[in-house]
Amino acid sequence: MFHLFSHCWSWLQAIQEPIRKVTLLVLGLDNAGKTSVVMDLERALAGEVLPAAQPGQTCLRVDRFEVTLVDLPGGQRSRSAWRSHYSTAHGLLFVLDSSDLARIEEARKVLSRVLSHPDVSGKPLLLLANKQDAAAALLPCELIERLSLERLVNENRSPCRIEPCAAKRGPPAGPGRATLQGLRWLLRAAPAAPAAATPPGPGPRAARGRPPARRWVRVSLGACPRPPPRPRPAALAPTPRRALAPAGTRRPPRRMPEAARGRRARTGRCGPAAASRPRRRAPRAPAGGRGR
Ligand SMILES: Nc1nc2c(ncn2[C@@H]2O[C@H](COP(=O)(O)OP(=O)(O)OP(=O)(O)O)[C@@H](O)[C@H]2O)c(=O)[nH]1
Ligand SMILES: [Mg+2]
Repeated sequence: MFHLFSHCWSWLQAIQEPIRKVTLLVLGLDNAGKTSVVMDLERALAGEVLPAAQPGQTCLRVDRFEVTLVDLPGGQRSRSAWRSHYSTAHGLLFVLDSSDLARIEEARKVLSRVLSHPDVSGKPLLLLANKQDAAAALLPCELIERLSLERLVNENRSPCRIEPCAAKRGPPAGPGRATLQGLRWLLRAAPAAPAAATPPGPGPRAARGRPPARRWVRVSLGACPRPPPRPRPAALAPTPRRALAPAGTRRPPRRMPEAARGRRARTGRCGPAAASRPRRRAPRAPAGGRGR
């Protein structure tokens, strides 16, 4: 009864909450899959797509949020235009091509530059480790290492969560649960006003060049799937045992135990069937004969 009452109370509170407008920037290198991720989300929330104010923007209704996703081109020349959007953003959705190992370092530098901007520091970051369907894709836990993510977000005091996804090859129903869960986390973590994200204290500029005084945030890992089984190279494939024994080192044939040999001589039979044949018991003494 108490549970029912508390559920009703929280439901009433939820529907009374005003709808919040949140702007999220979708950033990442070119070819990372930003537009694919946005399209994937649009497919998943098909009934909740609202008319967008400008081209390149997507408006969605997620729970009690009215979300504007601003998909910015990731080419090197376009990145300088990102800055003009920082002040209006409540949070960031950074898409990473997890299979493009040659560009991980470039992605790290770009992410570091974005997070250290004074208009971004302190705002929440959802990192989508995209293209997990590719054989060479790094897992989120491997990406945390490669990007020095924990240090990066601690230095800039940005709450961060990382989720694996495959925007292009996801299930036909839409993005994996992880992408939507990540989006919901980002919305909850977003500050009420885009300008009020940076917490009080020395800013990232002042803190630059020395380690952070304490751990500000931890990277929260979504679902970290197990690495898919990689095909074994032929050199490591198990070799049949017989081929391992070089000529001349073969075991000598096992000698038949003395008892079995004697039995074969007596019965004319051999082999395991004969060896395991139960021995004929000695005839029992007639009942009542014992103790006499
Ligand atoms: N295998 C695979 N390919 C993907 C995935 N997501 C996107 N792609 C492919 O990656 C390429 C780039 O995708 P886009 O979504 O256009 O990338 P973008 O980040 O928007 O690129 P720019 O707009 O140029 O910055 C396309 O060929 C997509 O089909 C994925 O999850 N798996
Ligand atoms: Mg694009």
